Amino acid sequence: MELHGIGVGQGVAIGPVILMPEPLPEPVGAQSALSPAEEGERAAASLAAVADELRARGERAGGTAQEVLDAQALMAADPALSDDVTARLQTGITAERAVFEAFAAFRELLVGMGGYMAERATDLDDISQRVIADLGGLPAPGVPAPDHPFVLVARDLAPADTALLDLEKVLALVTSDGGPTSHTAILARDKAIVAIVGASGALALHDGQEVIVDAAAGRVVVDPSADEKDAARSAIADRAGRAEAPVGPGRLADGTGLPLLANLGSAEGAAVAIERGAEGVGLFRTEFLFLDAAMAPTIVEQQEQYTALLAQFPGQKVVVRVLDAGADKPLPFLNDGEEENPALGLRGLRALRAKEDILREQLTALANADAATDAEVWVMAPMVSTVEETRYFVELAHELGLAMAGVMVEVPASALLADRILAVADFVSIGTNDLTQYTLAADRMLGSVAGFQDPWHPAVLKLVGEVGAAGVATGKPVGICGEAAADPALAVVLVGLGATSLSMSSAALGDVRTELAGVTLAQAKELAAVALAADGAPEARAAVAAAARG
Ligand SMILES: C=C(OP(=O)(O)O)C(=O)O
Ligand SMILES: [Mg+2]
Repeated sequence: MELHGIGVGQGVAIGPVILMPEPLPEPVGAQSALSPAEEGERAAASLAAVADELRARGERAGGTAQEVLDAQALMAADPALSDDVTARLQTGITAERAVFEAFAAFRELLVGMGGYMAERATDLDDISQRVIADLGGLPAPGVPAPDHPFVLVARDLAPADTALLDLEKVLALVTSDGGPTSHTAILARDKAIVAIVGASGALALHDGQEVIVDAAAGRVVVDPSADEKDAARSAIADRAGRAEAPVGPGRLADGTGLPLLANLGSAEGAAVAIERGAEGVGLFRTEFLFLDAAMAPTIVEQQEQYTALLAQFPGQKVVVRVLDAGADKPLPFLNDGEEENPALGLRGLRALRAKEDILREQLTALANADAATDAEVWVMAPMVSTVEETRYFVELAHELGLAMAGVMVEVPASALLADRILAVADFVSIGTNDLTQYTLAADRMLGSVAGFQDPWHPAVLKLVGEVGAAGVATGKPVGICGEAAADPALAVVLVGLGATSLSMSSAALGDVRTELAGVTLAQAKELAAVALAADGAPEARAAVAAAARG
């Protein structure tokens, strides 16, 4: 049997499935058939079991993970909490309900304290879910942590879950929901996890079932034959061999330099990017640093994080994007209103402008980190749709001491007026993920419309061409930092449309470098014309493949 979805990257993996448990529903406030004392014993036993399990997991993990898990174990064993559970049981409710209520009350207390304490609220939610699961004899929620490597199968993952995946254990990730540019997919690409998203039917798989996950083919082979397993193992070995190939700067066959940069979400990814030959950073997604934060990070906290990254790129360009909060990456301190359509709401620069203090603090922290290091810092704003917004951001960044200020082109309006945007901005960078979402009117989070989320669509390419032409006319840089740059054949087309640099997850650098080295600028322009003349995305892909074969 096979399942089909959208592959992230080109990797292959093989291993046993483990399904991510669904989150538990809130326990109902029903009266228990047991006495308060009996329910009290159940609650105490489950609290102790969860504390023991967390400590044991910490011992196995070691390092920072052990510190975090030990602190969680202490929370589970907190006498104030168990006293509160006992008090609530006196009204005759179940242990599940009493645990739920006691943890919720404690959570509110922590959030009220603010700062570090407030950030522990999510840890508390996790423990509460674990205890309630234990009481019902159900598997613990959250990413499973077995002792062996596995293929994680889930409906979708929260960005925080994806960011914390243990790469020693998670061989591959398969989700039934989510499109190719959802943040689950982006983080998977960033961490070089073999992944397939939008694989409908994946939730019918069961624990222990063996699968081959072939991201390049977008295919999950269930219960593979011996031959299929041999072929998968040799594909894994081939790919490992290619990753060892020597690296150099991005260059076309005619010698035209085409800098290849890395997309990063934290300073930790820098070493791998440098090892794979990244010539700098084309997109540093700062919001990934603060996904769990209940409060806005301070200038000092931010400065530390930015300095840690910049210090690793002396003399090289690092394009930092200010917080892109909203839609699929809400940050509680920037997005506090309910929105029907968050992708069309107060997102990116719009949200920052509504809380200008946070934007000013971020730019100040960046300017300080810039002054403290030798990297060449460029700063840009996400989700910009007007020339007026561009002028606002560029003037503010210059005022706060950042010399190179630009905007992302992610909305068709900005692409169509790129000449006027570039008259104001020092540079632009095209975010093809959002540009595709907004051009095709297809939510990048929805598996059901993932087929529309294809940057090969000639309408998207036409908009990229508008921006490329504006770059040539103004002599200003036009980067690409969406996932499209990581597709080797599409990268050639984007260069033909006028991109002057490409930024991608480190895992894709090798494949894109090799592809670019095989074409001249004139050939890239011809292939771009072929793609633009197609009726749709599949036709553009096929026509370019045929033309490239000659
Ligand atoms: C690079 C982009 O930004 P993000 O994926 O973080 O929204 C994009 O939209 O292409
Ligand atoms: Mg975007």
